[in-house]
Amino acid sequence: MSEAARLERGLTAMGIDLPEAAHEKLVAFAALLAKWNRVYNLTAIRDADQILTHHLLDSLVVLPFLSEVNTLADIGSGGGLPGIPLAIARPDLQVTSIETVNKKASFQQQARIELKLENFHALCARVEDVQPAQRFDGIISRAFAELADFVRLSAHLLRPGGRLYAMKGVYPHEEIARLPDGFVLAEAHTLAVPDLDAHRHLIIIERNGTA
Ligand SMILES: C[S@@+](CC[C@H](N)C(=O)[O-])C[C@H]1O[C@@H](n2cnc3c(N)ncnc32)[C@H](O)[C@@H]1O
Repeated sequence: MSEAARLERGLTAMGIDLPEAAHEKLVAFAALLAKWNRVYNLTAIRDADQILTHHLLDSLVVLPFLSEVNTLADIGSGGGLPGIPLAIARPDLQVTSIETVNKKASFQQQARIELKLENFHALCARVEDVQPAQRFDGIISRAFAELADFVRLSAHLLRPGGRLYAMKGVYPHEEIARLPDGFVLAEAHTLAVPDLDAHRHLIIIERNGTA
């Protein structure tokens, strides 16, 4: 089965309907990531099939939970995950990606140019050093840090009433118990990604009014 067909099958299984142009950009992004990975070692996953499931579908599975979010920061985004697939799927979503390693941020910048992603911006910086002109509706991360560190390092980027979205593998009971004062668990969702054996979890955190 072609990559495009596998992508379509996976999106359908997740109940996500995207225009044909988005499918084409997602396949092009997977190819670009595989190509750069051969030289720059951006992510441990190299196989094109695995990029599709472990990176693209795994990034897009959170899409239904971001419908209220118009501006999103992706922290520790590595090869642009989940930020680039989300920006492709939602051209109305402004995505700012923050990644401290230069070669990874450079890859993201190249993807922005080649895929014409006008709603995606890559910053090469440590998240704790970033002082944005405008704070974000949502802050997301996948495989970045334990929840308490994610919140402590990036909460200054969050607008009042905004939410943090942590994409986790195993349900992080102990990390939730260690959330910093002023932040609480708002929602937790168990998610299934086609062709991935284990379930994934989306942990949504918000201020409790004192932070
Ligand atoms: C395990 S990788 C995850 C990459 C990507 N989110 C993914 O799911 O494939 C974590 C990334 O966080 C970046 N990182 C670590 N500390 C950071 C910081 N303080 N600010 C921004 N990025 C950071 C690392 O360079 C690395 O690329």
